[in-house]
Amino acid sequence: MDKKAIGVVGAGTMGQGIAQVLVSSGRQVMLYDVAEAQLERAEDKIGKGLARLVEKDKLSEDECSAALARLGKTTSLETLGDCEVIIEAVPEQPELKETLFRDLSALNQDTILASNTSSLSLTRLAAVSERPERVVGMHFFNPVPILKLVEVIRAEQTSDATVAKVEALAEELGKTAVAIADSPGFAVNRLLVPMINEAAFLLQEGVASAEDIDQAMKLGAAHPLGPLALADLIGLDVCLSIMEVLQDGFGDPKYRPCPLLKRMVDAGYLGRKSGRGFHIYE
Ligand SMILES: NC(=O)c1ccc[n+]([C@@H]2O[C@H](COP(=O)([O-])OP(=O)(O)OC[C@H]3O[C@@H](n4cnc5c(N)ncnc54)[C@H](O)[C@@H]3O)[C@@H](O)[C@H]2O)c1
Repeated sequence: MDKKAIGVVGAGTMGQGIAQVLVSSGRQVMLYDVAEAQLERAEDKIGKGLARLVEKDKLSEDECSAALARLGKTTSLETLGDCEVIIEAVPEQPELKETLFRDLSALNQDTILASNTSSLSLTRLAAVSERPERVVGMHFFNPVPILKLVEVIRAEQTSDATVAKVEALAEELGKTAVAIADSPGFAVNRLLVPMINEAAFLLQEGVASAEDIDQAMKLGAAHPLGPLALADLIGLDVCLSIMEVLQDGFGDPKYRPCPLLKRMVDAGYLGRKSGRGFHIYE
């Protein structure tokens, strides 16, 4: 029997990656966005992503065409009514996600609603939904086709059956799921972003140059990328907002955002996407 379709809400960076791994693993996908043009861009990006897999001999031409044929696009929320799971990847704005979860939970009582939020409380999202036990976090990492982890985040209200279902889906996509309780920053960002913040303190205090801080962690701790280069890749604004979530969530001064990080965000030095962060990009 054919597996049921998966809905993806939000066709940006993460929605595109999630939709790509779903269609290439054999799932029908209904990709929803408010912007028609964004859906076209997403289809194009997904096509290019799949074509790269063909170039690398990881997918045949036929498999590539079949995967693309499994991608549906829509600007009508009702079209997602038959999906087994809906994975939400809209911008990180609490009101936006809460409205969506309220609307999505009214579509079909059996659908599991998973959010790809990096930092918001799943328990709060579950609370606005009609079936809170079917709400869960599925936190993918960027770039989704490459990175193998999915943090499966259990809200206070999430049922065991919901967790089991999304863990099985992650495995179906070739990912490894780790179970995480609903806690600020979950696990990866709570470990990673304070390290980046501390690297910014090292730079601010003149302990070492940006190049040497990155070199130190590459050679001394076998990190593939130094913390400041990684911050530039993630976006300094994203790093700052995660520090603020940790600081608000725990009320612990150890999560104080580095003043240098704040100043750089104020100046518009956001990392690779703005051409300048801790390092300069051409
Ligand atoms: N970018 C990352 O590295 C990363 C990593 C992990 C998790 N996340 C999380 O994933 C989510 C999405 O991030 P992103 O970087 O893909 O964002 P993005 O800005 O690239 O894409 C968001 C998409 O949502 C669409 N959208 C806006 N309002 C909508 C609505 N009401 N309904 C449907 N679609 C709507 C936009 O048109 C856009 O296509 C966020 O919660 C973010 O925290 C991002």
